[in-house]
Amino acid sequence: MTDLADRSPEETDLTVTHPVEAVLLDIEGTVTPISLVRDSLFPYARARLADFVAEHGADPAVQAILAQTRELEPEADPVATLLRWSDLDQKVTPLKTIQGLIWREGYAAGDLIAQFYPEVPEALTFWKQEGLPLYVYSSGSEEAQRGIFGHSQAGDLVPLFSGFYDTRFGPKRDSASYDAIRAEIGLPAGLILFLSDVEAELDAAAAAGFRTCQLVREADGTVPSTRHPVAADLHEVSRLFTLPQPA
Ligand SMILES: CSCCC(=O)C(=O)COP(=O)(O)O
Ligand SMILES: [Mg+2]
Repeated sequence: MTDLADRSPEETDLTVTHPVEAVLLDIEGTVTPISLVRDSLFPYARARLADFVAEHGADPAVQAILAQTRELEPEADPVATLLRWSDLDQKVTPLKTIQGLIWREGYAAGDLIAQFYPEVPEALTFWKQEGLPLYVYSSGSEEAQRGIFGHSQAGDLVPLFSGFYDTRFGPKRDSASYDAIRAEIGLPAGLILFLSDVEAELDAAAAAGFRTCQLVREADGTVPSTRHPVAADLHEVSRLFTLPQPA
């Protein structure tokens, strides 16, 4: 393995010669229904946003969010900007950061529960038990990622993961983001499998040399890709890529 770490995918076609050695997962539409984020998490954060800023305005983390918001939209009130970004589902770091903080309170208050697709907790647990390192790359902040995986229907899934990557690594449709994540993971891109429902994200990951698979979730109405392998659930991913699966 180590001798491969210095080689580029062009030097050796890892997708043919080597099994997948790590999995990088998107969240919305891949391991959770889109409706969880669109109809539950986003409206919850939007409804709480102004009060949250009023209550936590002295907190340095909130001050930093407001300062970053003002930098991006200097003329506008930062709370109004955050609300507008929320309405437009903008993947902007200050919005994603404050959403993560609001959801943390929501989980702690028992207002929120994260319902993953049914096979997800068992499949991820099995992959991890069998020695496959797991990582997350989502537009949701690291805090939000820890929150959602920490409050699944099967309990706390956070210990299954070796790293959480968010918009601080760049936009998900930009191949440079995957280069940065690959460098953090420390494996050749050709040994890392990226799972997402969004074809443009898979295209960006593939351009960076990752292996890719699209999750086509019937409930989300995902349009199947013609450029990437497709799977209906994580069990099918296991079969397609010869990953560990329960007997
Ligand atoms: C951490 S759950 C909320 C996900 C989120 O905020 C979002 O914008 C969806 O992003 P993803 O990259 O998971 O599709
Ligand atoms: Mg997604």
